[in-house]
Amino acid sequence: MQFPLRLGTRGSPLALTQANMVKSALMAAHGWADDAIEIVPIRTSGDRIQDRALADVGGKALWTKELDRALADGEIHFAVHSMKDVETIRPAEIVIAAMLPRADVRDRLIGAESLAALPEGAVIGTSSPRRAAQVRRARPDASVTLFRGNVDTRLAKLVAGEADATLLAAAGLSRLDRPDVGAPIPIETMLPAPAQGAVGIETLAANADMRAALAAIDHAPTSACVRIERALLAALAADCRSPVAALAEPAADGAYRLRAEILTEDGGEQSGGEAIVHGPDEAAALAANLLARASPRLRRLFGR
Ligand SMILES: NCc1[nH]cc(CCC(=O)O)c1CC(=O)O
Repeated sequence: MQFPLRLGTRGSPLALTQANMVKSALMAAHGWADDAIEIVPIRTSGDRIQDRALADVGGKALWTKELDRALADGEIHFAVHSMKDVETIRPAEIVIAAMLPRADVRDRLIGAESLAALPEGAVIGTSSPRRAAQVRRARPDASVTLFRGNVDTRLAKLVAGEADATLLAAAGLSRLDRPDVGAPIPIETMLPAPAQGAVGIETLAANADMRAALAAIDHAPTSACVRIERALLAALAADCRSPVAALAEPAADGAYRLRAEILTEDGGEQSGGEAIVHGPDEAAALAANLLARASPRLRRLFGR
């Protein structure tokens, strides 16, 4: 391998923190010195476009497009992503080579103790169709306003009074040294986004040396669970506009408990369920089950 290895990442504070976590893990696993890995921040379309919901302008690809190109061009050797932001269908030449141990998967509510404690008619700032739908389902009186930007930007908007409350992933808050901001929402109340809390590393399928170096830091249970959640997304043929929540967790005898939920954007209709699965191939059955029990309007949202 040619050192220094170039690690591509977005430039947001959370992305840089996660990039440094990956760098430290690789240094520890391989006994590499600090100068073995060079962090290369790359501005993505997702960082540039701040005034619209990504779902309306190109979806999750906007978080990875520039990093994918840098990988293909050999400008970087590997890329670090929040797995939640990585599209379900990836270019054939790119592989997810490793994931770090997953953090707290829950969302945190900032601005109230719980969804039930929100004032009547509360305004919630979020740009996530899943969070918007789940909040509207729990609190039909609430309304949702668009909140984009990095974690600090969103917290500042809340302080500025643009909304009564917002929702952020516990994982991001704790990685940014703000683990106590807001209150965690129980998984039973608000199932998280597929892959929430997981950091993944991609490289070129053709780069065998890099794949082997990254495999050394792969956290197998996290990889297994996130791949199951992503398989469910693929089976739903969901895009980032479709409200989907999913969580796989290790269960007894090497199996996994997969919980999932789909909703209409207004939260009016929902279909949820769970299954014990042994790998990504079995996630499609739960997707089919959710769709089979969904209302016609909800099925249509998923193109069925
Ligand atoms: N879409 C932005 C994004 N992507 C990953 C995280 C948090 C970290 C994670 O889930 O791993 C966040 C912010 C948030 O949802 O609060």
